[in-house]
Amino acid sequence: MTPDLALQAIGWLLDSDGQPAVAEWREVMAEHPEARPVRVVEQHRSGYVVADGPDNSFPVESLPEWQRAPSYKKGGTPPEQRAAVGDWVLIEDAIEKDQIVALLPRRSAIKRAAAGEHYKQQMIAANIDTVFVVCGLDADFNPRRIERYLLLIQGSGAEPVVVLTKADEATDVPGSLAALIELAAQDIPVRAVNARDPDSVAALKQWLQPGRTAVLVGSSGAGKSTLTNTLLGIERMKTNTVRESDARGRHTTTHRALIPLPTGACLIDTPGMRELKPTGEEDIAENFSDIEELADHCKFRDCKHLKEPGCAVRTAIEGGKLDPQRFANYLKLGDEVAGAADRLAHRRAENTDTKVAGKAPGKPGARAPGKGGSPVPNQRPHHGHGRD
Ligand SMILES: Nc1nc2c(ncn2[C@@H]2O[C@H](COP(=O)(O)OP(=O)(O)OP(=O)(O)O)[C@@H](O)[C@H]2O)c(=O)[nH]1
Ligand SMILES: [Zn+2]
Repeated sequence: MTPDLALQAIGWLLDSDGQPAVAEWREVMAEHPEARPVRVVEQHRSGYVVADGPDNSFPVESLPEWQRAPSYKKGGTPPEQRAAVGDWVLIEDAIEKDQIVALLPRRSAIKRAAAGEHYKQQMIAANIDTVFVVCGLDADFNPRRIERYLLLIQGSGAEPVVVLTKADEATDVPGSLAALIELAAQDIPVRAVNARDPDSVAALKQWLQPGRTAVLVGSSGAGKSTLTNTLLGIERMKTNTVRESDARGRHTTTHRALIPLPTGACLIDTPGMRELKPTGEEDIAENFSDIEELADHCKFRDCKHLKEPGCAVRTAIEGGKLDPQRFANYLKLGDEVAGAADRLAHRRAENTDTKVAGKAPGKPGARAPGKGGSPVPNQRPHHGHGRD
């Protein structure tokens, strides 16, 4: 395999002239003529493991500024500006370990808020084309969890695709699809599959073209490993088996972060998407445009949709046109986004030079549904929510 082909097998994009397909990549590469691109497959406290092909990964030295503790203070590098799994970095040969010299601009970035006292963002994966949100059509089936995943993917630059597994054992596939009708209305693809059956899983192949990178997210038991195995065509990831130990008593890695597929696409497997906290940058209106449109017709502009007269949202719920659980999730996720947005604004205010005190920090792209003071008559013709 030539070096170029090896890189392409893990998602590197070349144009028809054999040049890096992303203009911003070419610019950064021109600044480092001695360096070569590699993809981050593991991120550790001490450094990174990168790959230059499907079968070759090795540790490298971080950029010096990434070796200091992540910081939002002036001059510091916040965690989301350091390389994460899926990132492309440039490395230069060094005597011991190769050294990262630059991070190539991201085509997409999936982030979440980190748990903990202080507001912090965490990069989950970079340069992802497709996020498969995997959910079983069994007791695991949960439209609310799917909505939560979709909220975090929104704005990342990656395309979400909802994959409902265990269609072969489900009793009411049409009923489950109907519960996700609002997603279809938002042009989010939804596919029901038997994850064990290659013919069924072929329904996903349009998102697995050569050069594409996909990630599977979903709760434990949803079928992510099963899907991966079927896409690979071999029993690769050991489902529900205990890890063996190697001669030195350490766990052998049966797990690989970057998995090239026979289709020419690659999968990134990251545990990072298990717990999903909004960053505060999400726009709840985008994922719940159906509810936002209804709210435009409420009598009061700041209608909380509880007991106010002339509430279009409650009318829709009572008329069976809006799922009350979807509405409850809208409120819950909206509160979470608003809370995170407050903490984000606070952090930004802290970092803003005190000389410009008095200037409010930039308003994050989040808004709490139904929050606000006394009811104000609804005069807006439209919300006009679009991507920033
Ligand atoms: N019949 C059927 N069984 C499935 C399907 N998808 C997954 N399963 C089964 O469901 C169980 C859990 O699937 P896994 O692939 O291990 O789930 P996972 O998402 O990888 O789970 P974690 O590794 O814990 O995150 C396994 O016994 C699979 O064989 C499907 O489409 N049909
Ligand atoms: Zn209302």
